[in-house]
Amino acid sequence: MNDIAIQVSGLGRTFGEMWAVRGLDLEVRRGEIFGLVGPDGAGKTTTMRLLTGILAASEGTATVAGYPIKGGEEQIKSRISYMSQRFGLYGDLTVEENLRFYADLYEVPRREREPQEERLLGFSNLTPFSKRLARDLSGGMKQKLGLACALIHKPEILFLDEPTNGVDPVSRRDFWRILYAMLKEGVTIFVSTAYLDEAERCTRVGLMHQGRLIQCDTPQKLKEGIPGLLLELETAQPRVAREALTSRLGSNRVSLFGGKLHLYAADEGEAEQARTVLHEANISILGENTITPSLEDVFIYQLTRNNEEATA
Ligand SMILES: Nc1ncnc2c1ncn2[C@@H]1O[C@H](COP(=O)(O)OP(=O)(O)OP(=O)(O)O)[C@@H](O)[C@H]1O
Repeated sequence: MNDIAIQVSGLGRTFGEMWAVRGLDLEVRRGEIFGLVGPDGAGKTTTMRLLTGILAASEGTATVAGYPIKGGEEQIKSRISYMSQRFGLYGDLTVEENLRFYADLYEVPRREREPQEERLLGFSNLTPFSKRLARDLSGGMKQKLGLACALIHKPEILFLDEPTNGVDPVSRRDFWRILYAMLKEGVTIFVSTAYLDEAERCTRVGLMHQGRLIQCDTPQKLKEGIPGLLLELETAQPRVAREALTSRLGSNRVSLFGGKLHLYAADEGEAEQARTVLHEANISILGENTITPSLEDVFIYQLTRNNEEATA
């Protein structure tokens, strides 16, 4: 067994004339938790479906758990789990019946079932609800049960497509606790998420946009990749201030976070230029801090830059 869980080379998929994913190169090591982020329609689900053997590639190659996605589908299926956005729980089965159903489906040996079921129910805080029908669970509980079902056969690699979408913060925290426990046991996790605080918890993050992977690194390195200074500015008219700064410095330099402006300046000279722009527009700066970029800052900066490059 080598150290690489997923190896992707030039992978792409078209739908009609459109490339949903194009030229994807990626490597995920065993024991990593890799996060895929990107706006709606970026190609995250298509990537998951290509890697899990649900969709055939239009170009490129990939290996998953050491087997090629073309030709190794059966070997891959027995070594992975895929929790899609529409993961199939059976509403008229109870929590424990759902788990048992997936244990049957994956042919989990009888002697392993009970301890594995108990462990997963315990992990997900679902033990008190084991007799409840799945349709009567809250959204967060349903997602945790889905995860428990996906883990029943101890997969080597777990693929999760936006698993915590719409889930309350407490259940999200539970969900991530389970993921970390699985990681400790050596499971490799490939997860797409719309929540950037979740992406922060990944060992590496890939940023997808319009079918392409535009950035891929550790959260720390991605943040260091933003050049210059990031300033947080407080003004009484944040929108007007944004307009003024955008027209002089370019749109990938300024974004609004709540009521505050985040401004990327290449150096102190440019920061001073920004202050002058606001002064000339009669906008007073009520507060200014130099801050460390969050992944959200990185995300907005890189997407805007990518859009500008595409239209240049
Ligand atoms: N079966 C399909 N037929 C036609 N177009 C498709 C199909 N599946 C995906 N697409 C298109 O491919 C592009 C990428 O979609 P994909 O679902 O992979 O994006 P995503 O990043 O997962 O977004 P979301 O989070 O909204 O699902 C989109 O433009 C989408 O409309």
